[in-house]
Amino acid sequence: MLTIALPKGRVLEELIPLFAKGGYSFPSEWFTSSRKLVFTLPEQGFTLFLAKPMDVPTYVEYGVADLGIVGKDVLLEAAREVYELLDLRISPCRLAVAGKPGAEPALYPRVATKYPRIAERYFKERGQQVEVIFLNGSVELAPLTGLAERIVDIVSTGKTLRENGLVELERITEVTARLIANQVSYRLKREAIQTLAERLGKAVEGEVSA
Ligand SMILES: Nc1ncnc2c1ncn2[C@@H]1O[C@H](COP(=O)(O)OP(=O)(O)OP(=O)(O)O)[C@@H](O)[C@H]1O
Ligand SMILES: O=P(O)(O)OC[C@H]1O[C@H](OP(=O)(O)OP(=O)(O)O)[C@H](O)[C@@H]1O
Repeated sequence: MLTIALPKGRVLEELIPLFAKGGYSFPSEWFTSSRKLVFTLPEQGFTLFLAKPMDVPTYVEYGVADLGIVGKDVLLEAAREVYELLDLRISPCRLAVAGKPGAEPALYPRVATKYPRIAERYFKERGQQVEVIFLNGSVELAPLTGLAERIVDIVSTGKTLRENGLVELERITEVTARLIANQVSYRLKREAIQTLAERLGKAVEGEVSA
């Protein structure tokens, strides 16, 4: 039996059709119209549970889940000891630095973000001194209110930036969802994990499993 930690929210919606393509179908209403967090599927050999995206790497590092699915942004931010097995190529977006257009860069700017670790590392690598301010969401509000000059956040369509009069200034990295594994599970349950990874890999490539 494999235990898989799935992220609630956006990624989950795209995961259900990907799993179906890989030959693992489960009714999406299970996830959408219920408050249940754990689903056991004896026929498929899975237990699935639903966690907050940022918590998925924690469940996987501690071995409570053998596998997890999570955005690369979360993986970089969480910095947990897990193996990254597969790029699922779903939920594409990017991490970027954004701000008001044409603003003079301050010597020691404040940067608001849900991703403090990624932001610290990015500016440190560039030798830029910044003060990173952690926010839980609606990060675009920070430059509008004067809390920070810059933000580090996810950009997908660019609509949120546009509608708030902000512009993308620097691109940090491209982001897609990844399959991750607990390091011990990867050795002890190698066959089951590889079967799942191969099937999902084929689904990513557009080859539908029977
Ligand atoms: N606008 C977006 N378009 C595409 N993918 C996105 C977008 N925003 C986030 N993502 C990807 O989807 C993942 C989950 O995002 P989601 O919005 O479901 O949760 P969250 O807002 O990060 O978490 P929380 O529920 O804790 O607020 C992100 O980690 C990222 O990889
Ligand atoms: O480029 P876009 O297509 O507009 O998408 C980007 C927005 O999506 C995410 O926010 P989310 O909806 O998760 O809300 P949050 O700000 O509360 O995290 C992200 O933080 C951006 O705000």
